[in-house]
Amino acid sequence: MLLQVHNICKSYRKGRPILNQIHLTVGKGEIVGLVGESGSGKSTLAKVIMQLEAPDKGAVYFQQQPITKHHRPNFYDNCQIIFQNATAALNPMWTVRDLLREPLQHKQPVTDSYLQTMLEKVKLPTDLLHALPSELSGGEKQRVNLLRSILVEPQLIVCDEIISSLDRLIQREIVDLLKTLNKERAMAILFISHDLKAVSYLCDRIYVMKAGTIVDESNKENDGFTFTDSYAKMLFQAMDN
Ligand SMILES: Nc1ncnc2c1ncn2[C@@H]1O[C@H](COP(=O)(O)OP(=O)(O)OP(=O)(O)O)[C@@H](O)[C@H]1O
Repeated sequence: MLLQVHNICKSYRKGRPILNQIHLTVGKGEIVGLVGESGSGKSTLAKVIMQLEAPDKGAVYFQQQPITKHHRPNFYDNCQIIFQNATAALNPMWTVRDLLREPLQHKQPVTDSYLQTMLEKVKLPTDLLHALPSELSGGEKQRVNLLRSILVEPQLIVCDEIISSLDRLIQREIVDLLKTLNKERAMAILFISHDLKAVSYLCDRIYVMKAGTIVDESNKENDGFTFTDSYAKMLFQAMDN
C-alpha cells in the first residue's frame, strides 16, 4: 500500500467534527477518487494527508511508515499536491522556466532542452518556457502546475479540485493527461472532485464522503461503479439523469 489514512478525526477549534474516523487507501499506481458535496471535508482531508493540518486523532502512513517530521522530506519527494487555484500557486514574477526549475533545485541542474521535452509531455508549446503566468490561459497554468509536481517523479499526486475552474474541453484534456501519466509512470493519483463524470471516467476506485464521514466505496467494474449507501446512490443517479 502506498498511502494509508488510518482513523483520522479532525475538528477546528473544538467545533463540530470536520473529519470523522476516516480510513482511506491508495495503492501503487492506483487512481482513487474522493467525492462529496461542498463542505464535506475533502480539502481538509487532503491537507491532513499532506501534513498541512494536524489531525486530532489517527495517522497517515506512506509506504507503511507513519509520516513523522523525520520522514517528511522523503514524503514530499514522493507525494505532491495540486490545488484548484493554479494562478495562486504560480509566482507571477517568474517565467515558466523559473517555475519549472524550482522544484528541481536540489537535484542536478536541468537544461532548457529537458524542460522543453517536459513541456511537450504535458502538451504545452516549448516557447512558453519564457512566458510569465499572466501570459498563460487557465488550462495552461494548470498544466504548468501539474508539470511542476511531476518533475520530481512522485509516486503519488493529490489533485484537489484541479479541473473545477476550467471549461469542459480543457477539463477532459487534463483528465486524459492524468490518465497518460498514470499509465506511463505508474504514478498513483488521489483525485478529489465534485465532478462525478470526471471521477467515474478517470478513477479505478471511488470513496464517497458526506459530512466528514466516508459513507461508501466502490471499485470500477465493467466501466461502472456500484454503491450501496443511499446517499452515494442518490449522488451518482443524479449524474446519470
Ligand atoms: N481553517 C478552517 N477553520 C475553520 N473551519 C474550516 C477551516 N477549513 C475548513 N473549514 C470548514 O470545514 C468544513 C469542510 O471544508 P472543506 O474545505 O474540507 O470541504 P470540501 O469538501 O473540500 O468543500 P469544497 O468542495 O467546497 O472545497 C467546512 O464547513 C469549512 O467551513
